[in-house]
Amino acid sequence: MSRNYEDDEEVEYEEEDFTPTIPARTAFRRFWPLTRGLRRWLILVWLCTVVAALAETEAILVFSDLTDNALQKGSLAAFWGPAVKWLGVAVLGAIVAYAGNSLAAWITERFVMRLREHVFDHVQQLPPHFFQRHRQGDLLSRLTSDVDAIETMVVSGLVGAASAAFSALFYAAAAFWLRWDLAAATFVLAPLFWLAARRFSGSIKDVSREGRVADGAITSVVEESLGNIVLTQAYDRRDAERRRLHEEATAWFRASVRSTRLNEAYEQLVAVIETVCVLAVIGIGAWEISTGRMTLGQLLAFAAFLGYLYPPVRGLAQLGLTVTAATAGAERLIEILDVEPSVTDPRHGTETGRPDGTVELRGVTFAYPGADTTALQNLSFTVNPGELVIVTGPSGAGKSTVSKLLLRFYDPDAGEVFLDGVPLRDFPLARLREYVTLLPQETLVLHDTVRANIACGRPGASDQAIEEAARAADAHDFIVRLPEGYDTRVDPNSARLSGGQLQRLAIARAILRDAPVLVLDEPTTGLDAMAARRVVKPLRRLMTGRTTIMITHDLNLAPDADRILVVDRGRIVETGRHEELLARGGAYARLHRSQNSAVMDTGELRMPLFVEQPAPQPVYAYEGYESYGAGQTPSYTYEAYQQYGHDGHDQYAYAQQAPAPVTTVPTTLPDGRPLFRDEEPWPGI
Ligand SMILES: Nc1ncnc2c1ncn2[C@@H]1O[C@H](COP(=O)(O)OP(=O)(O)OP(=O)(O)O)[C@@H](O)[C@H]1O
Repeated sequence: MSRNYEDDEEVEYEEEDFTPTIPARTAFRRFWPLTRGLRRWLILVWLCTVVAALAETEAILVFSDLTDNALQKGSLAAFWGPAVKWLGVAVLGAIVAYAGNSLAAWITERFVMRLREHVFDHVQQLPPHFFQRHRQGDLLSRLTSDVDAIETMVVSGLVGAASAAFSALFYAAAAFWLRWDLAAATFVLAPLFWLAARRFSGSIKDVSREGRVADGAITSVVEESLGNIVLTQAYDRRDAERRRLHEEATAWFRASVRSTRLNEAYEQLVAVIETVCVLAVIGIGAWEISTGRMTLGQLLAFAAFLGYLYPPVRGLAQLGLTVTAATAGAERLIEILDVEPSVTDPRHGTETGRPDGTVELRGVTFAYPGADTTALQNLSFTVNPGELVIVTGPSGAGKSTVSKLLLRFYDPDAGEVFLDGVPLRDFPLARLREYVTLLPQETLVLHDTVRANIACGRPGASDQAIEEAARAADAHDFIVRLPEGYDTRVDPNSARLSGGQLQRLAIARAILRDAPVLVLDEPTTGLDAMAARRVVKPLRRLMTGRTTIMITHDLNLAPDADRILVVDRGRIVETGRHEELLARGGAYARLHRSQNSAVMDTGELRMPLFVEQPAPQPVYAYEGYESYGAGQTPSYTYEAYQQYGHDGHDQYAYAQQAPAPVTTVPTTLPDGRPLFRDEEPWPGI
């Protein structure tokens, strides 16, 4: 997750969240390359800044001239010349400042766009476990507000620093030219600004970091809570969710108030320092005027210079603080940018043309990054073109991991995965994912029209091809019944489509993609029996003529499979055809039997589905006694079933009922195995 920074740039790692603490210089250098192509415009902005500063300097000098020649002497004739000059300079300054600021905004927004796309592009290549380990809300906040922070550091910071530095330089030069002694007195006090900024910078960076983390946490809580709204409402978790938000919001509140307090304290301190400087100048000026070495016009012009000089000097110091605060955002982005994608495109990818679809795993061992145990252990199997192989086994056995390796979300730690004899890592990634299509467990829907959702299988597909794919997936009929047919918009939380319909959309997408190899991850999980049955036919159509690896607990399609691989703890423990494996009476047979007797395969919830059918409820019943006397117990029960006779009167049929059965909790399954036990998840292996 981290990266080596140069020795002179000390990088500390915070214990809590491992976000590296990075000096502003390093962060700046890291993002500076993204200004490529914008730099010449930056130079133009600087030039504008220089001209604008020069114009302002000239204006102040004209002001001094006006004071001494027009105001003090009361001469209107001496007014016109300098006035026209001042106006000219002001108009020039305004035009240049407008051009410079507009250009600066253009550069800034370009940079932000570029940076956001760069980070987004990087994030999209990251492996699945990255997203499991990072909260989505936090990632969102990094991609939005933290990106803006970098802009403050790299572009605005740079333009602002240059502009402030040039302005300060010109005003300082003009001040020295006017009265070097007064200027020197002023500059003696200038380091006070720098000291003040330095005093505050550490605290401001800390508080900015806290603010950014809290910002990410708030977005996460809101995002998670809205994503889980059904759970929140069904279990009345509103208070708990509110508390969660309150906790994060309190952290944000504290950071934000502290940040304002620090900035405000800094501002006020600087205002006091400025007053000290102005008083020093006025004091020296009064003494100089009293000795006749200075005119009032000169003093006023000098004071005006100070008015102009302080903002850029203060701006420079303030900029230091802004950049420091922005570094906190940079750290959070750099943390993401330093995460390497788990797989990369080969330098010289192999171009094989459309493969036949022979898939081979040879001695594959794999552990998820950071995991203690291996998910797959020396796994080997081959699937020939057009074959259907089912991979089954208990939960956590490593089945989905196989699919992740087949799509090359990860590379194996040992061994190799081949497609038509070529290692997957030799295929360009885009090509590989064109050849191997995944139908994942959760149906993935784009926030777009039904047509676009199918077409994303093959961008540019004709409407006719899309419709054919939808027909083959048995989706056409329900699509045309939607309000706007193929142009109906759907989204991931769409209530418009049922689980089975969404799955058929996904099948249509896969049919359109027309890849030689298919990986189906639990294609019927989450669907009820009817919906599952409805996707079987389209699934069969999809699988025809393609190498299919189906990962599933549902063994209804097992008799169709050319081979079944039973996986447990990352190893293949049984392999063969359905009948062979059933006849062998091993792990698969047990799995199959447990499924057919509707027993969960985890062993933890081995509850039989057979339950005693309750007797039909009588409308009313009364107990009858052979003889009616005190202390006697009923010997049988009459139940009266209400029937309606032809004449409209109730008729009652009486039946003698056997004594109520004694209810006992079963301790064994129908096949004699114990119902409750302490054991490994699945007994078959
Ligand atoms: N991102 C991850 N990081 C670390 N370990 C993981 C990760 N994903 C899965 N595992 C572990 O790898 C093992 C295999 O997981 P996998 O998802 O392949 O199982 P599975 O057989 O598909 O299970 P299920 O049938 O429940 O989907 C499990 O022990 C799981 O805990």
